[in-house]
Amino acid sequence: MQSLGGIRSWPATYRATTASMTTTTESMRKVAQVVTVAGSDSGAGAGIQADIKVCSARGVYCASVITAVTAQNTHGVQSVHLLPPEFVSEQLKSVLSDLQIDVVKTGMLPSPEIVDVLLQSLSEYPVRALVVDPVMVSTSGHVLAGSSILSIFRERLLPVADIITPNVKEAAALLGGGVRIQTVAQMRSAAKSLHDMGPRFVLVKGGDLPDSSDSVDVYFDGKEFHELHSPRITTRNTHGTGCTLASCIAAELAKGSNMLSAVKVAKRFVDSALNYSKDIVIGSGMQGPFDHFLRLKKKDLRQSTFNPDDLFLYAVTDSRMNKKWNRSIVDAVKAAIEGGATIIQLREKEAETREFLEEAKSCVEICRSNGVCLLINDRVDIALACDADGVHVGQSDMPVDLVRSLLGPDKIIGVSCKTEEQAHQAWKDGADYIGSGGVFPTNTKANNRTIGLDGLKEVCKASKLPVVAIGGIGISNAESVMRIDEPNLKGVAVVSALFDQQCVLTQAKKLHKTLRESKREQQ
Ligand SMILES: Cc1ncc(COP(=O)(O)OP(=O)(O)O)c(N)n1
Ligand SMILES: Cc1nc(C(=O)O)sc1CCOP(=O)(O)O
Ligand SMILES: [Mg+2]
Repeated sequence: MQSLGGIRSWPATYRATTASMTTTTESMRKVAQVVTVAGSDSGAGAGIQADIKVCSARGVYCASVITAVTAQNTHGVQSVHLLPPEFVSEQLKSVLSDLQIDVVKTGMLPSPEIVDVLLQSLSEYPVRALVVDPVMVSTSGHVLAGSSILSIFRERLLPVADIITPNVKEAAALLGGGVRIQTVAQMRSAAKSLHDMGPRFVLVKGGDLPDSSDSVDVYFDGKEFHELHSPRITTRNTHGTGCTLASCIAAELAKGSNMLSAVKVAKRFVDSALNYSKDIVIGSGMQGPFDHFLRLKKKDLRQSTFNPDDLFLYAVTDSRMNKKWNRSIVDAVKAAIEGGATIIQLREKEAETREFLEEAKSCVEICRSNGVCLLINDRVDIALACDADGVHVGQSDMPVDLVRSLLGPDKIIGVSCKTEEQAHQAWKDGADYIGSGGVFPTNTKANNRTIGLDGLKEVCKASKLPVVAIGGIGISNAESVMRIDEPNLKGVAVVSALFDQQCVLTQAKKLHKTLRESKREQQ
């Protein structure tokens, strides 16, 4: 198998197959395809069932090779039946000899013999990437793959994996020798040692770490570490998070993402699904499943795509600043995302429509591949034409109810509010969030009325919607904004603090750190 940048190039077998298909026409489309090699979960929260849901939610076709059938529900695993290795081999052959599989994702591999047939199949039918989720124990504590599996994992599976995604317990088991992983520093060291066993990338998941307010995962590419933070979500509905993360990585790789983007998108996907599903009730046990399609909460379908936590670090672009610092909008957006921006708004007051549309399309692509929403300021036409995630409007722009009727139920709409009345109206009109300011004086927007921290507090208290603060906010005063301690104040929106700066990446990182620290202090 040959390496090409992020993941491998198309195997010769795929090219040969498509070339020989008698029905191939110019208009036929290649569909990104994953096969999951895992166990069936009768409760459908994890395993094969979760994998198929994730891939479908991410627009990727998912075939399935079943290694074991579990009798399982929200209380735990009642029974496990292993499939004979020969039959797993038959399934692998059926799928890999026919479908044009891009990525193989593994979950429960319950016996060394099953790992052996998988490795045999991979050598006969090479694929672009192998994602290994080294499942060993279920959420409820049931052993799904015992210690007999460890030597074949270490010696034969890990060396051919593109990425492995162990949690801290699985990482410790793979490393052996009584290794304990209880801190982020120990996760880093474990990621490095696991990388030495052969996989090209390692993601050690820290969801089970004791005493941390954030959920921190450590990603290692052999040279650099990345710490991926997300807020810890309190819910019983966490069954299947590991399968979901690994399958989402596989789906993004199948679509052509590089590994780091795939991992970031997958982490955000899991966070959004957990957050959205935190109060749904399925089953009577303590390991509830979550909703991969963000659709089961019927009460308000419209809010399904919007995660209010995305307002945490809201980057608003400015054409004058980009010109001044001689950078394109696209470069500005890339740097902001890399530095930790959790949502982007293109506020290009002076741009020509045609040029703006082209830039907006490029930004949509970048944001989508990073799992970050992109909104357009004022211009509903541009948002529609580039299929942005939504629009931000002010009190003198197009009214929110009209924007909603034009954009439809799934897009995100933000509206600027300086008063309690405006906040009530925003809710009635169908907005998703409120931008409230100017919290401090600003040079970015002419003649802007400053409402101060007290004004912001009033709007937050009056609003049923999540709020993002805006106006004159930067590293030096962001903490004072978050300290007003209103539960629906989700973050800060900034223009000059990121974009009227020499290095957008550095400023975004610093501001993200400041916001994280102030959030931690409040918890
Ligand atoms: C997040 C956010 N909040 C407020 C605004 C201001 O919008 P508006 O009042 O329409 O002013 P302009 O940005 O159009 O000058 C915003 N853009 N973003
Ligand atoms: C676009 C905008 N809207 C505001 C409002 O009060 O609604 S203040 C503002 C400008 C924010 O820029 P900076 O972060 O550079 O101060
Ligand atoms: Mg406006």
